[in-house]
Amino acid sequence: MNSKKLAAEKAVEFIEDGMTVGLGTGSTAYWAIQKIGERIKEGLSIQAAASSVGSEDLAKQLGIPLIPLANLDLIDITIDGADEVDNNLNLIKGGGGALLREKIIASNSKKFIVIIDESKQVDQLGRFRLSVEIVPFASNLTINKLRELECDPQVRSLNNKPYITDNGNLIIDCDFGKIPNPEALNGQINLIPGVVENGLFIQMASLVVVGFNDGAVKAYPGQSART
Ligand SMILES: O=C(CO)[C@H](O)[C@H](O)COP(=O)(O)O
Repeated sequence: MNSKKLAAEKAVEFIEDGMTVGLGTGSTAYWAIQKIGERIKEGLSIQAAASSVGSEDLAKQLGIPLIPLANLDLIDITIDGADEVDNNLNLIKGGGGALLREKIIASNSKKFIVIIDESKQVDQLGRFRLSVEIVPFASNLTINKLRELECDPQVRSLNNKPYITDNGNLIIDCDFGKIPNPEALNGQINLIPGVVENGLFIQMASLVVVGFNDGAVKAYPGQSART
């Protein structure tokens, strides 16, 4: 049973004609984009905003109409994956390196639906390294500041070169261990000059849809639920 696909397809049921839809990034969001493509072929009329070049390319292949990002106003629904979801529905995202665009799109969405398989559920965030996007200028200085937070910062690499985000920045993966106060840590990290954004998504989820290996799907409403 593909639990990522189950969660993704459940979330796509919330999309209605005329909506502006934020497209997430990653292997779970992939299934949501595929399903949206199917629904477009069946007559669904929406416009979409992609959170990465990869998701934009996939949407184009599937015939999903894309709205130019500069024209974006309010988004009706965004559907995206996560690396971890805790009991308060706070998230760690950024495993795919798209956290900045994902956070901009999610925070401007009336409804932000998070889709995960059961392995992503944790009691407390911190099993997964936290991604921090930083500007390349004097990157060592910014990394030193992150190190002062005692998180063993590592520059993400791809093919033996630093990984560069869609925004031309670096990703630093930070191991904080268990994160007892994600809200405070989010503030501390984002106050460092040179940091663009980090992968903590605090009380942003309207709904978390979890797919289970036995075929079950459960949905948990978040505190930011507006509908
Ligand atoms: O935040 C993300 C990309 O920046 C992804 O949503 C997150 O990494 C989960 O990915 P996947 O669905 O492939 O496990």
